[in-house]
Amino acid sequence: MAPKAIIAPSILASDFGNLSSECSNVIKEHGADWLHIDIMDGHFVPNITIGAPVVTCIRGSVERSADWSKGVFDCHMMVAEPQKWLEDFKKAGCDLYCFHYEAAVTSKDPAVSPSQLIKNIHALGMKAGVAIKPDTPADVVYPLLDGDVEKPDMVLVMTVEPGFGGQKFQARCMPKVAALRERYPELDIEVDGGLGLGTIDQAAEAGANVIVAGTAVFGAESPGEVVKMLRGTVEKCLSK
Ligand SMILES: O=C(CO)[C@@H](O)[C@H](O)COP(=O)(O)O
Ligand SMILES: [Fe+2]
Repeated sequence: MAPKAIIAPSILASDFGNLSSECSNVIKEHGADWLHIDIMDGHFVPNITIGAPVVTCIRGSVERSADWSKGVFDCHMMVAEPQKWLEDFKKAGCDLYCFHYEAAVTSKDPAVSPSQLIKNIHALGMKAGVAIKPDTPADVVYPLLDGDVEKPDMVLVMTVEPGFGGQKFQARCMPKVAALRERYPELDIEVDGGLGLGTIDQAAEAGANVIVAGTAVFGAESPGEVVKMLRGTVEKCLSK
């Protein structure tokens, strides 16, 4: 199936004092598709955010549509031991569990490989994403996407060093997006970090279709206008 434009605001830039309503409004009122939920453990990245109990709370006010087009909880797991949190996040309402390739290959648990993690994620009924940091080459995910192994449903190409919102978009990551799009025309390719009206052209032209935007959406005077413009740019590039 041809990829669709998916706008996934990062809730890291929302008002955590009103988290449930922020999450529900960004979808229902401002027209976003998914929620990008950044999970940081203070080990894989030098910052901590939220855990499964908070995800459970927001799940109470945001439903996922049956066709997975709206309200998908896209959990970006910036954690050193991705295998450790699978059941907790499934129970909390995670739909797409996106682990970092770098964490999986250096995990303390020798039984955990990226392909085993993908199998375990699928066995729990979640979709699987694999994220790569700016310095990790795109070709590390090729063996996961080729051949007979269980494949990831999405690849996340980080456009900042993971750990903090509000950083500057790194255009040097765009050739990785372009290489992935050329090789995998139907793959969901997500970009994350510094995306907004000034950088969306580069990401969309390279072939990204899942756009994470935290500051650009939650910090906007008219979040709905920003969501609409991001979507318009991605749709224009996808239809070329
Ligand atoms: O994963 C991360 C940061 O580690 C991101 O999801 C950011 O939180 C996106 O925020 P903006 O750069 O869009 O403000
Ligand atoms: Fe993220």
